[in-house]
Amino acid sequence: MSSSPLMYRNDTALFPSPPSDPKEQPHQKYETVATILASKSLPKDEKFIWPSVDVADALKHELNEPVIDLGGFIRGDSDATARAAQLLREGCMKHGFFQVTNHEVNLDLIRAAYDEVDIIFKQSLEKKLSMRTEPGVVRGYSSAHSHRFSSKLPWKETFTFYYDYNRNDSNHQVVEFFDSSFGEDLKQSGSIYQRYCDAMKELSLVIMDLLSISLGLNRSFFREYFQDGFSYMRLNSYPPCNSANLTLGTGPHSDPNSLTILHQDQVGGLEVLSEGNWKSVRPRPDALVINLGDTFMALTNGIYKSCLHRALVNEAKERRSLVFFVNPREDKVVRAPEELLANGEERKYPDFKWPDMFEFVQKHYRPDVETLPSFVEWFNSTKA
Ligand SMILES: C=C1C[C@]23C[C@H]1CC[C@H]2[C@]1(C)CCC[C@@](C)(C(=O)O)[C@H]1[C@@H]3C(=O)O
Ligand SMILES: O=C(O)CCC(=O)C(=O)O
Ligand SMILES: [Fe+2]
Repeated sequence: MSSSPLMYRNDTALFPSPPSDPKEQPHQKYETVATILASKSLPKDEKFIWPSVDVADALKHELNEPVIDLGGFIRGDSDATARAAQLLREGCMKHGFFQVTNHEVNLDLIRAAYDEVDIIFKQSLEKKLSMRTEPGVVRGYSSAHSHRFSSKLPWKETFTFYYDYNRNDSNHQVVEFFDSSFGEDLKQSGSIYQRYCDAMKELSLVIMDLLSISLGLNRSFFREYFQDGFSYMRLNSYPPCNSANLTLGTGPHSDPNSLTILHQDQVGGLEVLSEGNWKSVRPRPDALVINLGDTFMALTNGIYKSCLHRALVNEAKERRSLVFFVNPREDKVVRAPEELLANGEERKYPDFKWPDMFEFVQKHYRPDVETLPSFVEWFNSTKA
């Protein structure tokens, strides 16, 4: 690991963050943070305490938006498709968020995915640390992102792995990753997440069809763009915390990627910024949450918004979520199609590729509610 710290522009965070004790090794810092998370008790030092503006208004309002029933659209019913496209358009223009039911992802598979979350995070710290993320890479285990940030640490453990749309099912890429990382111990986890990611890929392309229709584009427009994409699958575990109102599981941000398909367990804690207020998303076991990300906002020239959201932690219960982040293939240019430019309108964003955004959020900027404008400024001054 390099010893030269790299400053994030919008944070006091360092990359890698400096050890509090110069003799402390990186794995010791991880152990300290993991022990804090497991203790359920917020320490007096300020690392986990978030500014009041970020934690404000928790659980004050509930988001009350129609959930989109995908059943009719998937069956090819034209009235149901028109209704679904209209609801989707409204949600994406307003806050870049909607929920879907009848999505054809098996609910038993979702339940099984949570059982594996429990198994993975209950492994010994030593085992988890053997899979810890390396700087500049999102794959692997992270405890409060303490290897990257030194302040506003998120009260969570995450485990992330890749899913490449170009490798067909017979390649069993997720199974292979779990086998090579954990050996026999987590064989079942690998096969469950392989099936989960296969289902997410299918659903992401169905949603791309509906997004294309809702924007008046050829139905296959976004399917063709994303069908050879590359996703990250992330498992989140938010342990209980005795001072849950002072910290956050995930701070206010938009996802830098294109589309996110999220399932939260029944504890609740996901909030969306809508019409200037934080609104909680009531958990539904049968619904999947869809967030548009910054890259998709750029692809629509800003017609559709990226969703601003955050995740609270609970005083008493662990909260878990399953998150599938969709990206285009690395050589695809992110550029809004002509059809989305109103008469003579200029493109609001420079042409870029996903690896540009990825570099920005891994090396220069910690994702927050200003990621896209900050990215554009950085890109124009360094890459354009
Ligand atoms: C490219 C990525 C960076 C993050 C993981 C993927 C997609 C979403 C990003 C993230 C989840 C947005 C919130 C902040 C973040 C630091 C986190 O809390 O995990 C982000 C991820 C990351 O940088 O690892
Ligand atoms: O856990 C959640 O509900 C939200 C997580 C999230 O926003 C993220 O991982 O990007
Ligand atoms: Fe997010």
